[in-house]
Amino acid sequence: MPAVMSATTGSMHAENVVLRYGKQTVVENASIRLSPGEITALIGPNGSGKSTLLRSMARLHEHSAGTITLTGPQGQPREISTLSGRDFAQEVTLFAQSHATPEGLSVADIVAFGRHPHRRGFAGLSIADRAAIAEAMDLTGTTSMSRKAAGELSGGELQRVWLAVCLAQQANMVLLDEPINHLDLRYQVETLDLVHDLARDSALAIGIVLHDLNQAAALADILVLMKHGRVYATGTPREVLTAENLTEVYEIAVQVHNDAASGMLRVEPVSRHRRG
Ligand SMILES: Nc1ncnc2c1ncn2[C@@H]1O[C@H](COP(=O)(O)OP(=O)(O)OP(=O)(O)O)[C@@H](O)[C@H]1O
Repeated sequence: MPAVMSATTGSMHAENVVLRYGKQTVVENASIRLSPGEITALIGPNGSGKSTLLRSMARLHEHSAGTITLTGPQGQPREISTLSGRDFAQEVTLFAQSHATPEGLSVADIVAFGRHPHRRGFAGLSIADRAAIAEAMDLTGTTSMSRKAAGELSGGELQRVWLAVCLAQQANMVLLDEPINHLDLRYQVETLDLVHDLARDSALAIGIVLHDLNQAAALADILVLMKHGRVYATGTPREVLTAENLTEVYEIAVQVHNDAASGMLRVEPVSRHRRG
């Protein structure tokens, strides 16, 4: 079992959340629950509010209405805005899409950022910090680049480094915004396998934004399908990924079938140019 497992696990519940940019409401009355050991994937068209909702759960976008609470194993639900920054960062980590690249810093130094919520003052890295960093780098395939400067890395390599920062944080809840964008085939599969293991072996609660519906179907326990800032459907992949739901939400003809060989659900948009 990976050491990224935390001592306790908890859940997060966003209920009837409203999110705005200025006067424009972009998420309306959205509810989503992240539970230990479970993968919840947010899916939906561009601009439907997935990232904004995920960012609100990471406290990077303030909710105008509704509640977002964290609940420990035996604890009472606590509104996330009432937690100290340090306590929150020990519970929740976010992998986001855009980062400024700290060009001159080494990969090992960057991954060490993930230990910030666990460190006191200017003390050096503890044995536990070093172990968490080493494991996060091992899990993300970044160990061999630990001495390289961030400015020397490709987009996909850098993306894996940011994922390592999240894992080094050893939070109970992992929020991932399109973590496999820019990754090659091998690292797409390895990253999704890692997400699966974090939920199953370490009982972490995972919220992940994915665009590929087949990957979402294969990975997630629960899908949250969004349309125009509202949750259109929530449930298991089989409940949510129906041709009817997808045609309505994506506004394109979609077929859904069971792949006989793998037993997996397969979603196929119907192209106007499909050749017979
Ligand atoms: N910084 C911003 N300022 C104003 N409006 C924004 C901002 N960021 C996003 N929006 C708007 O909020 C809405 C939701 O955007 P969001 O990025 O959450 O959608 P998404 O479902 O994650 O989209 P995508 O799949 O394209 O990443 C969109 O209408 C978008 O134009």
